[in-house]
Amino acid sequence: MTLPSEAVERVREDVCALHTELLRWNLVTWTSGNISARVPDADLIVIKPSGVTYEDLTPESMVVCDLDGTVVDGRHSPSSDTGAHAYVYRAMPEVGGVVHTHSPYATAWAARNEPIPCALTAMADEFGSDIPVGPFALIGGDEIGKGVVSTLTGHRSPAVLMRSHGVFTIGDTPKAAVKAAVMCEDVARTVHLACERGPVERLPQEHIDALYDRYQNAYGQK
Ligand SMILES: O=C(CO)[C@@H](O)[C@H](O)COP(=O)(O)O
Repeated sequence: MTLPSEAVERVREDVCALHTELLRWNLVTWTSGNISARVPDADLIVIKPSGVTYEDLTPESMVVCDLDGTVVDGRHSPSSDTGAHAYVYRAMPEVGGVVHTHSPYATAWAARNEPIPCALTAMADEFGSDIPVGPFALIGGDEIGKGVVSTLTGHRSPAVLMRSHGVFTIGDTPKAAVKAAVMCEDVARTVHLACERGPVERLPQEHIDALYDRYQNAYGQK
């Protein structure tokens, strides 16, 4: 297969750099977690190598796979979650990036099999709903991907708490998926702290809808 080498190099650099954001926001420990991105206009993805410490990641160490998760270029074995990421890209053509973390507060909700209730304006802005829990699935193969897709299809939330495992987020770009992972941990922590002080009420649906609409369509620089 002839690779679109300039596009692949750009995505390798982008995916490598984004992994530093997982460290910066304390979303990962040791070698846990991974990011992938779709190569524009090609049936290819770029993903983290498996079990390589974050400090040792380089653009060259990123692994290029096809949409079945088969390695087409790279010196390393790809992430153990490659089958899951590849399944998401096959099933959701609008997705350009996928992120997986074990960020502690969000993963605590996943361990309890509890969705995070949409009880904050920041949560309504970004997620437009509760953050759902997806089914338990063993690591390897595409079972995790199936759970991510079945939970997030038709859902506003770009984040799913995979039961007893951790967070998977999607975005139209890998940066958007990283942002969703950062925001997921932030709201998981705040709602957890609130729950420690007593019952927490979900926002009324009409307020969630209004907040989501404003943030998605009017917030920031247009
Ligand atoms: O939880 C898992 C496996 O789903 C991962 O987060 C691993 O902890 C990191 O795996 P590699 O991406 O390094 O293979």
